[in-house]
Amino acid sequence: MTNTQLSLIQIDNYGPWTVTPEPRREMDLQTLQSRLFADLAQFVGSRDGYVFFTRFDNMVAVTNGLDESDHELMQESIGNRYPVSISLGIGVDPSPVDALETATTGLQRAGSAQDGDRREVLAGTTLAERERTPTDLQIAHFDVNDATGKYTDQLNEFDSFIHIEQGYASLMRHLREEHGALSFFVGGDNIISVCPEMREEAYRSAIDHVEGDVGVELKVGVGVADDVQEAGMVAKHALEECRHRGTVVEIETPRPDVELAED
Ligand SMILES: Nc1nc2c(ncn2[C@@H]2O[C@H](COP(=O)(O)OP(=O)(O)OP(=O)(O)O)[C@@H](O)[C@H]2O)c(=O)[nH]1
Repeated sequence: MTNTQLSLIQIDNYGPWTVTPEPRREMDLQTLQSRLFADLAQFVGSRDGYVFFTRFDNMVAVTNGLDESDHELMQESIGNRYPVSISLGIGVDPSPVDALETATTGLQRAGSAQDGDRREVLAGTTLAERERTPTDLQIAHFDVNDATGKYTDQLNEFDSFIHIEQGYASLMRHLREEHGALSFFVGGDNIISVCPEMREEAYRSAIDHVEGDVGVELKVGVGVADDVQEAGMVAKHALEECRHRGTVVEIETPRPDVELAED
């Protein structure tokens, strides 16, 4: 069974800051947001986690393997180097969306995102080391079939982007509603989904749904492991296996003795 630890990263009081004492230059805000994301990706990535930029003022991190002191250090390091601070909510659950709900509730209880007094909150508890198992994370790496031939080499960048974004919107909604999985666009034609335990049939039907809905053809490699970095890497290898075999779904576990539970 999966057990996903998610951390919601929220910039404290960011809305008011962006317009105080008057609206700040947009490219300065974009620079701050992308540098903050890069720093968080480096910090969390070096501890075998993943961060997704989502809306930039709020980001979602998969943090299995990071404990409370790692989260405190993240807050301290950002607070020391940026004009803004971050609050963190942590949730652990077999269902990714339920883990995010727990993480979110912890922050919302502490106050509003635009509350000047709510700063550097750390809410929630992490998964204890002894509770970790080799199937805690199921990560799906989706990729559009021949995006280069169909879009990049044929259409202007904006029209290519519309196709890719429509595929993403259709997939993220389907996986969220049917399975409580969380999907994140990571650039190019790639989407990474943090999934509960799902079988091949569920991935196949998600791919069919997106093709029927918006005409975008996907394939997916799925990896299972005890941290997101390993599960994500296994998923990338599984995706290469799809390319090699001409299949649309490949699921790989890191060790032959690790099997997924039967439905
Ligand atoms: N974030 C991320 N982006 C990738 C990765 N691999 C490829 N990309 C991006 O995806 C774009 C398209 O590359 P591919 O998916 O390999 O090319 P394709 O034309 O769709 O070909 P097939 O996937 O083989 O059907 C590249 O230009 C990159 O921007 C990856 O592992 N992670």
